[in-house]
Amino acid sequence: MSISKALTIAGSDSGGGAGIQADLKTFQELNVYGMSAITAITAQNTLGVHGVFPLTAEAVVQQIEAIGSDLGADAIKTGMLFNSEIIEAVSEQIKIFNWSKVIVDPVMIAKGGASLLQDEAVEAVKNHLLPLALIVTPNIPEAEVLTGMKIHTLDDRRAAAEILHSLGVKNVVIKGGHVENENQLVDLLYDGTEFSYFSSERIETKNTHGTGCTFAAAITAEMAKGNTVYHSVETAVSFIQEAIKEDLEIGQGHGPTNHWAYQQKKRQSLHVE
Ligand SMILES: Nc1ncnc2c1ncn2[C@@H]1O[C@H](COP(=O)(O)OP(=O)(O)O)[C@@H](O)[C@H]1O
Ligand SMILES: Cc1ncc(COP(=O)(O)OP(=O)(O)O)c(N)n1
Repeated sequence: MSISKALTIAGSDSGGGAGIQADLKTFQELNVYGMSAITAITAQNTLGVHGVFPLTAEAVVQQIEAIGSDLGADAIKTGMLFNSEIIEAVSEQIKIFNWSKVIVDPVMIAKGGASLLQDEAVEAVKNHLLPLALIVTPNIPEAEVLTGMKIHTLDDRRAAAEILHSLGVKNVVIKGGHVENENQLVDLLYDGTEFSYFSSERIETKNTHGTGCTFAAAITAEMAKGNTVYHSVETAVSFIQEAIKEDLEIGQGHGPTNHWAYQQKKRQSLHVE
């Protein structure tokens, strides 16, 4: 049996809704063997981030080396990387292991407002990491920071995607969840030649903790299985829609998405047939 393997290089979310916890749950739900290299420990719950404790770059490198030198990985996801030392070290490891299916989720600010990427590290993302990325998945605020432009319209998003592509990343997904006052959310994919649009109904819920992490992890899992970029994004959109639709009402604040909802729905539809 061929086993697809995915590695997440990201922070730990003690609350389980985002970070490597969301990634590993998503990999598992999509039948991909998940591995992790932790970049930072965060003390989090549904009320927010209460503490951030970055690991040393050496600690991150040794975790990656342990995986790359033995298990290997078919696809890599980067999430919270926190500072430029870690970003540069991770970029070096990606080159050493010649990993090509690299999905970068440029995590900057947690939904509750806590900083997960130092301001000085944005240039390191652009100069070291994006040139190695197959796909980058910013939300609109993250795309604004990476491009230096404001994004209000779909034309702005297309322009931002072209700028990000010019930084070396082969495929750009600009997610649409932060668009205000619209019932239809559009995730845009740009492959350097054409734009594709994935439209979803906005789901009214406060429980959207970890949506971006889960979305990028689903793309990573699908890429690890050998699917195309387009199919991987298409599946990730379906995965996150079910995860939000069946959200988990736990904790006193913004609850997490439901990482088993997608497969549960598929099993139920098979049972009906
Ligand atoms: N309320 C919502 N209803 C339906 N889909 C949503 C909602 N919020 C976000 N999404 C989807 O979740 C994914 C993450 O988008 P977004 O929230 O923009 O990124 P992030 O979680 O990184 O801030 C996208 O596919 C987006 O369309
Ligand atoms: C360790 C860690 N990584 C990433 C995040 C971001 O999660 P969230 O704040 O819910 O934002 P999106 O995943 O929706 O972009 C985090 N909080 N912790």
